[in-house]
Amino acid sequence: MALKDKKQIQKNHSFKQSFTHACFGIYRIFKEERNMRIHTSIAVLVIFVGWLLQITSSEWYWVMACIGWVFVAEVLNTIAENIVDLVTGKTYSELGKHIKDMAAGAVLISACFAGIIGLWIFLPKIWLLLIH
Ligand SMILES: Nc1ncnc2c1ncn2[C@@H]1O[C@H](COP(=O)(O)OP(=O)(O)OP(=O)(O)O)[C@@H](O)[C@H]1O
Repeated sequence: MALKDKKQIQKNHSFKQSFTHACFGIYRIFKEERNMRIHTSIAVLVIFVGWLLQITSSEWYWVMACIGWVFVAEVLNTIAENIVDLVTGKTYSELGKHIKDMAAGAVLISACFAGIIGLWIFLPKIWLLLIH
């Protein structure tokens, strides 16, 4: 069983093992990154509101794409943070700070664009509900 091979450093030898390690990576991100849990809560809320407002299939496409790219940006941010911690040994490094700040900036940019697209889709529908 892949997760029991705690000291494995050789390549995965089956799809199941690759999949298990990938799932473990996702689990660690959820466990360690508060922001990932916040993104997930927002994603669940957005999906619920999308279902309530019966958005169209092309709007679902944009909503799911936005959710996906914010998640991927957060995963890449976490990878950058871990690499900086690994390389610096958690000691202060000006370059390490720049890398972490830039990675966090990438998440912020993706979240802002996702927010704009979300408002674009949902605001007119909410507005219509409010005025009727
Ligand atoms: N080794 C370091 N050297 C210099 N600055 C650092 C270092 N580690 C962290 N920092 C600074 O502290 C901030 C927070 O770092 P941390 O690793 O806690 O990220 P985080 O709180 O998990 O970030 P995020 O909220 O983006 O997930 C970084 O954005 C950076 O400015």
